[in-house]
Amino acid sequence: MHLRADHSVARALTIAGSDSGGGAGIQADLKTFTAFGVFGASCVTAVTAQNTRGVQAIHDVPTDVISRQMQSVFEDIRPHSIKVGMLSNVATIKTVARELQRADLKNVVVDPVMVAKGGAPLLTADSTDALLAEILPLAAVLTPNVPEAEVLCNFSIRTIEDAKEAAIQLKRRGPRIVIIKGGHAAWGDSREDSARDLVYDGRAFTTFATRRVPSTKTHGTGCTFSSAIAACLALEMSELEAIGTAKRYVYDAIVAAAQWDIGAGHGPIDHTASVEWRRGFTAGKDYDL
Ligand SMILES: Nc1ncnc2c1ncn2[C@@H]1O[C@H](COP(=O)(O)OP(=O)(O)OP(=O)(O)O)[C@@H](O)[C@H]1O
Ligand SMILES: Cc1ncc(COP(=O)(O)O)c(N)n1
Repeated sequence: MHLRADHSVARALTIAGSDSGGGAGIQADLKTFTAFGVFGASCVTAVTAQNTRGVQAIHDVPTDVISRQMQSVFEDIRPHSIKVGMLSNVATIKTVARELQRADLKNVVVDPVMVAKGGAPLLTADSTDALLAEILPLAAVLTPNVPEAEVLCNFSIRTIEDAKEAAIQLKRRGPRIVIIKGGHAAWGDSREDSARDLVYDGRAFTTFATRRVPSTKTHGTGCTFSSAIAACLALEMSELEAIGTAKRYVYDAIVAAAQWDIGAGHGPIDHTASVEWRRGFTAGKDYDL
């Protein structure tokens, strides 16, 4: 376990859906926290029957049970950071927002999960307004992929300029930092073989890229990225250090997964990849990790 400056153990909470296949959701988040030496607690918002081939069933956890899980963790475990993933529907969004407001924590990383890699919806179509109005103002870091940013902003993102405009619009909704993830597209990047994420802090655009790994074993990359950022914030890293470190960890976990063979569909990434601490980033620059 890693300690904070005051010698306390770093603690993080994930509020997300359970993935029975073990690659995404709560399972990916807890594995990621452990890889970073951070103690992980959880609040399950939905139970999915899922594997690498797709989502077979979803059971939404009743909102009073979601509230109670969050209260139980806040009362006793007192996390230093929170990752928010699958929220399923408007009632769950409102419940999670209410409990987060009460807890008043500053390190909340929001991954606005909408659709699983296989195409199954993980959020009802009428939830966008509630997500924008209730969850975004509570986020320190917001991590949409390109399709999610398109839904939240209601325009299509084809170039880096479109992505910058989306980041500016989403930042106005309240997050300290907006990251438009480039896992889904090579938008505006001169290197087609790179996966570049755009980071906006309200003043400057910073980008973080790695080589794009030509792999189908990328189930849970978004969950892992956001929980790695939450882990780094619990460890008192700056936001840019957290993002750079998380980005490199996801890349290493995708590369490591090439060695294994789990499931017949979109395989999971390897959370046992080692963590390398990345420091010394300056806002406004482009980084190749
Ligand atoms: N093939 C790849 N090679 C390298 N990096 C990748 C690849 N795919 C995704 N990434 C990186 O993984 C992180 C998560 O991005 P991605 O766009 O896949 O999120 P996501 O779509 O929300 O994930 P998920 O499908 O798990 O919800 C980003 O930092 C992205 O750049
Ligand atoms: C419970 C849960 N949360 C999030 C995702 C998104 O991950 P992916 O897009 O890789 O399927 C998922 N599939 N399941």
